[in-house]
Amino acid sequence: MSYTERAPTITYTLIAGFAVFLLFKIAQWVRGTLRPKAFPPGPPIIPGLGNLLDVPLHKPYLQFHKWSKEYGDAVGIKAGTGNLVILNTPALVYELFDKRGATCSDRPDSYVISKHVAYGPEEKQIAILQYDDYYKRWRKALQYILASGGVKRVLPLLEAEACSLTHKLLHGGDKNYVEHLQYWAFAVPLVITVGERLKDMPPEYMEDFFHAQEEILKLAIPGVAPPVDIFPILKYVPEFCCSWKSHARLVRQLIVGDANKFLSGGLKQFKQIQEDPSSVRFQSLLAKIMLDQADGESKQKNFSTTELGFAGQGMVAAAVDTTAATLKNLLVTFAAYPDILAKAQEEVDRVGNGTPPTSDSLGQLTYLRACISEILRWRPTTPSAFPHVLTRDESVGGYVYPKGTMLIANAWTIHRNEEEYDRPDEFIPERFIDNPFGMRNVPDVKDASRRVLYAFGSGRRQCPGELFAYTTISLTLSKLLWAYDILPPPGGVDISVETGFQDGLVTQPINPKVLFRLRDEKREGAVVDDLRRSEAISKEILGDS
Ligand code: HEM
Repeated sequence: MSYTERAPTITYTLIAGFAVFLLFKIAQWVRGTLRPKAFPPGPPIIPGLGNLLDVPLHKPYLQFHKWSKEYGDAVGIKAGTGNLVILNTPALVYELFDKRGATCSDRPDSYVISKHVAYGPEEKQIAILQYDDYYKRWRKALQYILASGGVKRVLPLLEAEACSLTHKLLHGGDKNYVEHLQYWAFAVPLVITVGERLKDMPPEYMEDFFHAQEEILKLAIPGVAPPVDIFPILKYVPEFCCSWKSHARLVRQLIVGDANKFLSGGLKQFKQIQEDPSSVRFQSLLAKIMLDQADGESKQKNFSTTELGFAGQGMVAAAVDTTAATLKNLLVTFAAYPDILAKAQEEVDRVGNGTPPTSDSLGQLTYLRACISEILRWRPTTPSAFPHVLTRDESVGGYVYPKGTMLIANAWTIHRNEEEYDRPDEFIPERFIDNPFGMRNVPDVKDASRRVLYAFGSGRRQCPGELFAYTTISLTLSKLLWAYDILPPPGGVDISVETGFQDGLVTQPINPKVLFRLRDEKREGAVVDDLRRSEAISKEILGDS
């Protein structure tokens, strides 16, 4: 048979082969979207889609809450071929996140981030690292500034930023209050991570950081970001047909820019300390690591400069939006509840005794602390925390959780259990005064399975910045409430979760606007003096760089 006679046969064979391959792939996909055997119960699936049409793109935690009532403690969802289980009780979170932490502490891989944004082998950010030895080294390194000794060490720097925010709101400064608050939220983790004061930086320093945050969030939000992890075939769509690849390139430029800036901040402090160790009394996280590495103190492989820059960027990014959102949530709530605000002000006045409270009196701010716990319970800033991923099959309560399953600790639902909390849908800080857990009954103190709050996640990946966040927020609030009344703007504030709060990775008010009114003229001088005093201390600690 000549070649021309054989050609159609070869073509038909190739087409048939491709069709069989395609059918096989489709069948494999459809099978992957079915519920695995003994998977926790959940809404019925559509073969080929799983529950993709059931998971709302907006405020999914509200739907998760409805499902918890219908399907129980663990709700199994098929996100295409992926498995997702929503954990609705502290006992289940403890069983998986804590007791089985060794196999339940990975993070989901995001194709867009790992292949298009931070794809260099050393471009790693702690919050999305897999749970391995490298991750553990970073987690340990963070203790230097985030464990209680570390937080104590950085208190004067936190106080200086708290005073600076309070001072900026004088004389109608509250018109730009959101901008000032963002500045505060960035300045605090920046100084402890790299040793730079934001006030010494050009305006672009902060603008670039928030630009990067905004753009990376767009890449992470389902519905805005391409669902490449669910439909991997989308990877192959050419760039001229989809905008996300160029968007990811922009995000990369911004993140790399930030990582480089943070690295040079750390390096600057490192060199300053090497030249004259007595010139600086506080070593930032990055400078401390560099000094230890230079001394040969670390027995492990040194972190490279790229690793240091990216870790610094990731650490600051993890702190900024969460802290800013929590403070905004509380301020609009104070504006909505003047009686609660008055109680908190009575406490800061008593503690301050004629001047703004200082970091020395943090331990006496019991009611203010209760307000912070209550806002994190009532409007948890990260209502679904961040997902953990299983590295092997696990069985709990007769159900099987296959390897690779994504797990969500459903803080929203756990914080609203009517059997545990009185009137869980109301904002009542007193519940945390009456009982350290904010619940009707104190759980058995020997029962390690119960956390006070789930807003900071749980297990080996639980937020390392919890103590830091409480400290910086209560210190700042104590000064703000001492100086100002917090009033709703004309038109009022909207504290309904459905209409008043934004969608996204962090929950925060759609309109965070509130008015700050100086409580009386005499307080202005004290605010100015407080700033002067705290600035002098902060300058002494950081040295004149
Ligand atoms: C009120 C403020 C904050 C909230 C609500 C919050 C919440 C969270 C949550 C839910 C997680 C994931 C936990 C998990 O996977 O189980 C997390 C991780 C993390 N947070 Fe926070 N956070 C806050 C403030 C901070 C601050 C101030 C810092 C640092 C100064 C920080 C640093 C981190 C880091 C580095 C991670 C990644 C930990 C890991 O993956 O192992 N956070 N945070």
